Amino acid sequence: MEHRNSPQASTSQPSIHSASSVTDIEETEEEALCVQDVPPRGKGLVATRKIKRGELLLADKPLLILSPLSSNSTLLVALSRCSREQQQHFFSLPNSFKGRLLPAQGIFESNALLLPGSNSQHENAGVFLLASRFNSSCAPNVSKCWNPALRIMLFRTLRDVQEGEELCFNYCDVLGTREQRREDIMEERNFLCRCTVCELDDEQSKVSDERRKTISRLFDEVAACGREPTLGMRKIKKALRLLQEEHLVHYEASFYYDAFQFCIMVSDFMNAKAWIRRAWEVSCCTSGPDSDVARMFKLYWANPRAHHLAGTLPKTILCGPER
Ligand SMILES: C[S@@+](CC[C@H](N)C(=O)[O-])C[C@H]1O[C@@H](n2cnc3c(N)ncnc32)[C@H](O)[C@@H]1O
Repeated sequence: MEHRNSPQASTSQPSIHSASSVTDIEETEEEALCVQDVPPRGKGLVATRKIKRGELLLADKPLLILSPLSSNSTLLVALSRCSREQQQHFFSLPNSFKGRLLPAQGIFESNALLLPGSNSQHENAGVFLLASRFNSSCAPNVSKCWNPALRIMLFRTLRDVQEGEELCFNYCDVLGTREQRREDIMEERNFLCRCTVCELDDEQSKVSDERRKTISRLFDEVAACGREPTLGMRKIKKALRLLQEEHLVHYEASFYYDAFQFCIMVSDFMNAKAWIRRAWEVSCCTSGPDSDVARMFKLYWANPRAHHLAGTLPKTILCGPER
């Protein structure tokens, strides 16, 4: 099975909401979010209205783009090229490395986001002024995607969001247990994660940890079901149910794509189309409608027979997605 880890039985028009131009982005940004106090996480970004799944919330340009390993003096040189207002803004950002690193470097380490794909040999990191207010959540409702051509980071909602809800993406991998996730964030960012999932009481946290462990296991088990599509589909349905219970939308596309592959292997093209449509919808939220992965899913939605696994197993009918 080919996995797509990056990142809705009808074939009618999709229900993805996205801004289509820079003007749309600016209008959306103005009205969709604002900075507020969100104790115990300091300041954070909060929805000022209902936001539909897949909406482009923010397109933010980095103030600085540097190597993630930049020294304090490199940072000071880069900051000397910024306006006084930008420098003040930079130094007002939180620093979770106080006493461990010099101030500019501590702020950089606390706020910089990796910019994948901007340079394959030397990875870069960017500091964003508004986007630096996004806190981390282990059940994120926002995805981020760096556009190297436009040099902007695009932030989209992964699910419908209510007015007043905090908007968060995940700083670390979220499939580990609470203990593992907290260790990862402590090691990388030097703070204790106090997102809503990590703040569950011990009993609820145990249930959540078990679900996440099972989802991780199911990724491997589904991949090993190459010649057993019926068993594979059962495991996919279980994984999708657990992902919904944990509000982990961005892993859904991988399982939808696996379900699509099982269906096309047995020439069940109707269900295959329904699954790949779901994969496409999720990829529009996680990576954007113009991303390579979303384009590939859309092509298979239009022509599932184009996939190299089509018809490689005896014909049968499997099942389509729920909802
Ligand atoms: C990029 S900033 C996010 C905005 C920040 N809360 C502020 O007040 O501007 C990262 C810092 O926010 C805090 N933070 C982010 N996510 C958190 C979480 N899940 N739990 C606790 N603190 C968090 C930590 O202090 C971290 O160093």
